[in-house]
Amino acid sequence: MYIVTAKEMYDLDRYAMDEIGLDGRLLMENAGRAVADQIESELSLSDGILVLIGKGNNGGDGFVIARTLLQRGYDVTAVQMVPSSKIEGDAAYHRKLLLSMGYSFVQYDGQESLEKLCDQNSIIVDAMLGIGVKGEIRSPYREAIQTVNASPTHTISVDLPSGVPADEGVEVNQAVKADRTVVIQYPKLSAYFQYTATFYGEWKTVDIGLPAPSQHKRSFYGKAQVQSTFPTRNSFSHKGKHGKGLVIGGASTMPGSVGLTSRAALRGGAGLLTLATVPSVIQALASSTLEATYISLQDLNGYILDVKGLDLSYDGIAIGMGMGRHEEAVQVLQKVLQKASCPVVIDADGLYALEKDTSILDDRDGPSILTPHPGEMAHLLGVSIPELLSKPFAYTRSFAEKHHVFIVLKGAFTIITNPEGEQWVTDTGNPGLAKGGSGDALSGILLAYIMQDQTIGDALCNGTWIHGYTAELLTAERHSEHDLLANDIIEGLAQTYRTLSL
Ligand SMILES: NC(=O)C1=CN([C@@H]2O[C@H](COP(=O)(O)OP(=O)(O)OC[C@H]3O[C@@H](n4cnc5c(N)ncnc54)[C@H](O)[C@@H]3O)[C@@H](O)[C@H]2O)[C@@H](O)CC1
Ligand SMILES: [K+]
Repeated sequence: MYIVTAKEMYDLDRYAMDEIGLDGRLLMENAGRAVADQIESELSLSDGILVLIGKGNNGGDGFVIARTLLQRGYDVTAVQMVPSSKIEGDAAYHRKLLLSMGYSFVQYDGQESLEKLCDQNSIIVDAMLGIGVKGEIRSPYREAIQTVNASPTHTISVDLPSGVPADEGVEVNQAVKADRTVVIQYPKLSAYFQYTATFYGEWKTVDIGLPAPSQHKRSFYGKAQVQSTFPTRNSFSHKGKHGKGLVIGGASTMPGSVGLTSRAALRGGAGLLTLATVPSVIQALASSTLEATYISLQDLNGYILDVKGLDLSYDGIAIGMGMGRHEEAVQVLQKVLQKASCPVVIDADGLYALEKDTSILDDRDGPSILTPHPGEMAHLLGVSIPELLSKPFAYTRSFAEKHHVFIVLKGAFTIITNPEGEQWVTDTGNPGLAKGGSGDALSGILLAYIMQDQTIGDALCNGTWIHGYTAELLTAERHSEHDLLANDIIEGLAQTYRTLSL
């Protein structure tokens, strides 16, 4: 499922009309009918429906919704928010159609009467503002949004909750807090965006017959994509086929994180796994992580001093977990990135070391994969966390394109970006993952997947999706978000694979 900006949606609309010859009035009919079908699934004939109709094409959809539900026998009150003279184009056509069929609407005449209408009806359909919203919300929408939000009546928004912009980087000053949103054709960026997603309530898309964008820029990555791209292991598989992975990290005070990464890589399906770390970490882990092999690195005060002589001919490497923020960590990372030609996952203290000099990414032979949380990404970019979170898609894309890297920006919506700037969003997971160690487990899963038979982009999407889905499965059954630990996720992978028949 594609995710679009307002401009991309308008471009598609124009293409459909100018190149394909789809009439705009037909698209509006399709949109209104599809939304009406969705709304109808929640209705009984005795329900009163209030449709709030704005000036633009979102309002045009509203006219179609009102007419369709009236024709089907529902008790509909349509309120036109602006004077008739202001309604133009396709919306004016559908306004006329409503009247020609013998139905009528009422003209908005202030907050007080709207309040009454909201209370008298069982459902409010918000078709006031769509993707054309710009700047501070003006009258009469400002007051109408306040009234809708103050009313307990169930609210369904059309395309977007009125006042919510389609794009990132735009502040929401006032918007409808919808219970549900019926999104037209493709979800807009703001549906996947921390500050605006909550306005949508539960949402669903409806197809109105628009073509797919000609170029893939962004899309949602869900269960169907995981099931169609996840590699199978056939009966002739041998351990070498599934990848020889190397984990580099750990310090005497932080043995756990590389342990989690290694075990997650093994449970994730890595064929062979080697952990290169300081001697004390090997002592701490050797008896619990039996399937791994170990390489002892030179240490200084419990930290990795050097990777001199370390063979880097693996199928994939993960570096940085629990490595520490000592001075030598920077050289350790640099040497690995320069010498290794395989894909390298850089996480945690590896990202901290990278901040000192991001140019080391630029002339690598193999792919680099960065797995930051917003704090780490903000540091790499040299911006504040709120600034990053106001435009997470744009910021990560510019960094990925500039340094030619893959980025997995972790969050409630994880954004995966490839070096060409294409993006995918996964939405699995829950607050149970907001704990130390869950990032280490994710790095291990990603390391395992990038060594399997799938593209790196799919491997990263599959890994983040499965990591989050496992948390959801576990908290639905034997765990809660309070007690869930990274190790539970690793052990829970078995259940995910079996549930999904992977
Ligand atoms: N492919 C498409 O693009 C389609 C779009 N459709 C609908 O059309 C909508 C987009 O239509 P429009 O471009 O007319 O945009 P809107 O319906 O969002 O309306 C924009 C108008 O609202 C007013 N407005 C904007 N910002 C405001 C503010 N801050 N305060 C007060 N008034 C403000 C302005 O008068 C502006 O002209 C979509 O969201 C969707 O619902 C559908 O009808 C079918 C196809
Ligand atoms: K709307």
